[in-house]
Amino acid sequence: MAASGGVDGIELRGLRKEFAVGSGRLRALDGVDLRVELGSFVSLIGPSGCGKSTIVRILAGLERPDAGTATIGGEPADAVRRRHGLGVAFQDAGLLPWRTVAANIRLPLELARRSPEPGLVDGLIDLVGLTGFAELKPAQLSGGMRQRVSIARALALRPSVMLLDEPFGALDDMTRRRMNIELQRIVAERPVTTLMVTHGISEAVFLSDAVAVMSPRPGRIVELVPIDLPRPRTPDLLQAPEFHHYCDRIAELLFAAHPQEP
Ligand SMILES: Nc1ncnc2c1ncn2[C@@H]1O[C@H](COP(=O)(O)OP(=O)(O)OP(=O)(O)O)[C@@H](O)[C@H]1O
Repeated sequence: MAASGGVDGIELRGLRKEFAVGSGRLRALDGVDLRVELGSFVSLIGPSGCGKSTIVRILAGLERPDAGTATIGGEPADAVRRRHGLGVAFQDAGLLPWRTVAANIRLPLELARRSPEPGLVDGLIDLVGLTGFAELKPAQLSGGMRQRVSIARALALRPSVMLLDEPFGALDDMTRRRMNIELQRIVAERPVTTLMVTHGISEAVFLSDAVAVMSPRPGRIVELVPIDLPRPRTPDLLQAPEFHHYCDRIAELLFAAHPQEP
């Protein structure tokens, strides 16, 4: 347990968030409770607009909740962000087009005014499978390669927590599957507590130790489904009955929560 009494991983307690819309208020989140154990990989899945990105933005310190707490290792998420303890990657890889792969990965270190230990950037480039591409610019890369750079950049400051918001949402199916296997390998080699937003049920089951299923807006977690499948998970798992059992269970929860949008 962390010194201040929270859990070691991510803990969300009673999160509520409202946005001003016109003259009214839109309640995006209400009573979100979630625990992501230290070192585990949890996916957040739910109907469109249920507040998944809002949760990520609160954890990343980009939004403040109206009620409740978001802590990492017992510390307010905002404080963890300020000391660069968080790595974040979004659907849009958000790379600077004029910088090379290596220079994009180095960026968080520069912003944090830290000089990279020798070999750190090259090590990250190898880790995400981009050996030999260090001097290319983002326009010269495929979508999957750009997401690899984005993940390497998220890991540059050796964060305790990585937040991924639909990292593979813009990729074609084949590339996405390949990236799922790659992401599993990356977090096995470089363990980091990870919360990933996704719309993909099979992606969530394949990668996660647990899948948090959300209700429609105002979002809350309706169930945390532990995924008890051995690792490393390989593509044959996609055919296995136990894999489909988990996918069906999650689809059922999503459908029960939001029958109009299966
Ligand atoms: N800055 C904002 N101002 C007003 N409303 C907002 C703002 N940010 C989010 N919302 C609203 O809050 C709700 C939750 O948005 P959010 O982006 O978190 O949902 P989501 O589950 O990530 O959606 P999707 O799956 O479609 O990406 C939506 O109705 C959205 O329109």
